[in-house]
Amino acid sequence: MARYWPEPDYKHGTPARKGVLLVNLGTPEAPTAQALRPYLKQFLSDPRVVEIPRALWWIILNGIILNTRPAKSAAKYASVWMDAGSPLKVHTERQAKLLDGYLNAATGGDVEVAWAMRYGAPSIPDALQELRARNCTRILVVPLYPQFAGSTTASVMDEVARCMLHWRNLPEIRYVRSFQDDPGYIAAIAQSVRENWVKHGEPDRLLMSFHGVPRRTLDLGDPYHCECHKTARLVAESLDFPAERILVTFQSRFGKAEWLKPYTQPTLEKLAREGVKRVDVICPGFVSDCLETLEEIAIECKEAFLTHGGSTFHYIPCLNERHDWITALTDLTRCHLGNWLDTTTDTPESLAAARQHALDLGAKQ
Ligand SMILES: C=CC1=C(C)c2cc3[nH]c(cc4nc(cc5[nH]c(cc1n2)c(C)c5CCC(=O)O)C(CCC(=O)O)=C4C)c(C)c3C=C
Ligand SMILES: [Fe+2]
Ligand SMILES: [Fe+2]
Repeated sequence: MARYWPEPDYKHGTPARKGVLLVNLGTPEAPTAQALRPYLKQFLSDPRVVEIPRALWWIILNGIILNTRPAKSAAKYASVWMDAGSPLKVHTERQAKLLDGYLNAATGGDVEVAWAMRYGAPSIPDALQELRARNCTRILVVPLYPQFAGSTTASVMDEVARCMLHWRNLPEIRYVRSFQDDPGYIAAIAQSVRENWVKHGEPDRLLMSFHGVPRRTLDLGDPYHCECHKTARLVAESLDFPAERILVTFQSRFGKAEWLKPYTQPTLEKLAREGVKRVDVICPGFVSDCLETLEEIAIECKEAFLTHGGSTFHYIPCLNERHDWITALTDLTRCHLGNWLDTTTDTPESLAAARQHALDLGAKQ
């Protein structure tokens, strides 16, 4: 494992800074089987993601999954790849740049913003190291998952802790644990839906699809399911749309075990068979469009709904670079930076004066 020495950890005598680290899930470097393999290997080797005995999982992962899934997933990635790269990475980088601008306009240029991917690049250790090199002694980590799950949020926390195992002089660390009920986030989602309805009219059903997790994790106390339902309820209340025309479903099932139900695609097929003609789908659990929204929902699920008798399917995009969302993210970040923003900022002059004072005291003794 990489070690982040030699010391000194921080540049003494230069102003201490505050850092914000945005983290998203991660994505392959290219839409090819070759690039998918190391990405999937890192992702699916995380014990937070697959919670079955290691020895058994090692055999399944290396013997079956890594021989079959990379090519299949690569073809899906290829269908949504952007000129600038993987959608998840492109949007996360843009969000970080925008947050940097919004936040520093609001705080007087006091905060360094970096971004990282939990799996793949840029890695969390590299981004934290970068913030340390910029002399950030206080770092707020913001996993870009509105709802907390052991498999996502906790895994980011693990990785931050793991990488600091190798440092001596540690920064202060804060986390945004989840923001499933944040008023700005909820309002931005509701507004994105309303804007779609102004253009296209209201649907017969509004379906809110969240990424699934194994059902077992709910039984073991993972709050993810409840947080998804809370987000859905708040978005529904804010839209003032009849409750009986709103559905909450879970997508992206992986493996044979039971996951959170109802499943997105079978629900859409059932609706179509029952005669529902138009559905709109939003994915409030993703703040950036990615494979799971652009391919699984906007392509695969759309096709399933239409071939089972539906006639109109609108996928409403994620928040991505929306102004109201970046404003909400700025507020959320400022709120968690909290008293760190109130402390007087060191300047080279104030530090030089403090050092001189210490030398003077030493000389007197
Ligand atoms: C939004 C939260 C997410 C949760 C919770 C989550 C759980 C979870 N995911 C897998 C397996 C896979 N997920 C994959 C892609 C993927 N997952 C999320 C988010 C959550 N996952 C995102 C944003 C993405 C898209 C990444 C991108 O590059 O666009 C994949 C990889 C693609 C594929 O081969 O299908 C896998 C695998 C598990 C097992 C799990 C919970 C236990
Ligand atoms: Fe996933
Ligand atoms: Fe998927």
